[in-house]
Amino acid sequence: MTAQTAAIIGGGVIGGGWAARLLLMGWDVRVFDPDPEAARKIAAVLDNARRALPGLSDVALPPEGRLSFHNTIPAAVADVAWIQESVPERLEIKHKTYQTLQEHCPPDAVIGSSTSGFKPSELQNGAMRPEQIVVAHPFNPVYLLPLVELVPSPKTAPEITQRAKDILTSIGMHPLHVRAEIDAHIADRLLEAVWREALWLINDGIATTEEIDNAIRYGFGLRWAQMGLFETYRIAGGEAGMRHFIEQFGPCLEWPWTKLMDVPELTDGLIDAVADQSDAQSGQYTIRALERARDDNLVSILRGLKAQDWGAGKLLNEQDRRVEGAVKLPDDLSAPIVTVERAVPLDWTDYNGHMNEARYLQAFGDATDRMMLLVGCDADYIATGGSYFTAETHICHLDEVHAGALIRIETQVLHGAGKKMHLFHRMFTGDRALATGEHMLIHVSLETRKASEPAPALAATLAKVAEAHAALPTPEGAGKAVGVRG
Ligand SMILES: NC(=O)C1=CN([C@@H]2O[C@H](COP(=O)(O)OP(=O)(O)OC[C@H]3O[C@@H](n4cnc5c(N)ncnc54)[C@H](O)[C@@H]3O)[C@@H](O)[C@H]2O)C=CC1
Ligand SMILES: C[N+](C)(C)CC(=O)CC(=O)[O-]
Repeated sequence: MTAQTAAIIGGGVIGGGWAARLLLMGWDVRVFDPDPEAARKIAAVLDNARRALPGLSDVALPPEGRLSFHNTIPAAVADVAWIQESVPERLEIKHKTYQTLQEHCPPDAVIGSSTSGFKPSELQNGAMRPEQIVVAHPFNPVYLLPLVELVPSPKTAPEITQRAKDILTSIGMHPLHVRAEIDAHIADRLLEAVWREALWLINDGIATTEEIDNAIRYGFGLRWAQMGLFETYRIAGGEAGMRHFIEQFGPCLEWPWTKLMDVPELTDGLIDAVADQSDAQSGQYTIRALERARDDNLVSILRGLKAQDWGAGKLLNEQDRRVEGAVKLPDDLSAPIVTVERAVPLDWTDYNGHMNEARYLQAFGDATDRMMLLVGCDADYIATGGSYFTAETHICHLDEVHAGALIRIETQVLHGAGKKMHLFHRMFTGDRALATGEHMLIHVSLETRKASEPAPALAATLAKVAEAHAALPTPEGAGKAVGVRG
């Protein structure tokens, strides 16, 4: 991915999140925000994002882009490819912002608006070039949640919508093309319905903020994260599926179970009840502490979905493949081969605040998998019935490493002939050595589950690497038994 430049107009909760995602995906970012505290606030969001986002990826992200702050809109928007407007949700502020920025920005730049509820045609009213404006509505935290509702109006140029889709996909987001513009798009309509009903439950003294949150997080919230509403209800209909579900629960709509047709009046009493209950529920935490807890949980959920290759996890796997490009054995075999390059994920750290010992084995296991792939033991080969099993492993821990740090594993083939593949992995962060892992693998037949000779092509590739690596010095620690160092 080549470095491109984006302008963020309004660097609050959402603008800060956009800035963090773009920077960590390699974009240069220019910010305009009249708030003198904007730089400090964005630095705090960026700290959280650096801790959480890179580790979502199983491959290294591009180098972080450059962040700069500008005192005027013209200085921020000159020569940029993307402008994300995230000023307060007030139409007159948004209109004024478009007027200034369109006088100074490239006419082919995408102008995305973070608006939660305005239709693109409302934003475009009075604009110099309405065709340049599209709603790009993200979800908080923008650096972790992939959804962005992309809403063009009939006046938005199709090439702007297409470019917006391409750029959003390239920074790991899922652009959901909302084909008809409506107030609050798709997701905020749904959120608003739940929010309204929750306010009624408090207004009527039925439940507290905490009880409502528990009703969500112990139950359907977990289902929604992976299957949404319709797939979940399809299963709830049993073997007869959706038709049976509607037959059984359709009448409830008319009883009715909800009060959605009415909006609760936001009286002082209701506001006090919601705010006081929320303080009682979570007032012992700072907002920054809650943000970190939220990010830790989201990273764990997203990485779990990645392992299942499902929903948002599938999207993350696709993004990894895009960022990584083609995987092949290097032409130059005169040095150990880089088999892993990635950031330490939040869920790899433990009660000691550093990467847990089990994750060293996981990272070395990933390095071994990559080495197998590079010598030709790929999915097609494994489907023919041959593979490698690890027979012995020896890990030396040399130094600690923390969440978000970039780790690199370099692999040397110590022996690669017949049934044996003997690997030596060294793990680094920058120049600092973190661990070594020595692994003996045996080629097996997946049918007999016993040692077997590898296919000739695989054996030849492995032998070529082993021969080249034989010229390298024997790594310090190779063949060492467990003992006290020093
Ligand atoms: N907070 C949320 O959960 C979400 C908000 N949004 C949308 O994002 C937009 C921004 O909302 P937030 O970030 O929550 O608000 P915010 O209040 O956190 O940030 C707004 C920022 O805009 C700055 N600002 C004010 N006037 C400005 C101007 N004329 N030019 C440039 N900057 C200006 C403020 O100093 C502030 O830093 C809104 O349209 C909102 O609907 C979208 C998704 C979620
Ligand atoms: C409350 N909200 C309408 C500003 C929410 C959003 O727009 C999206 C989100 O992050 O929930």
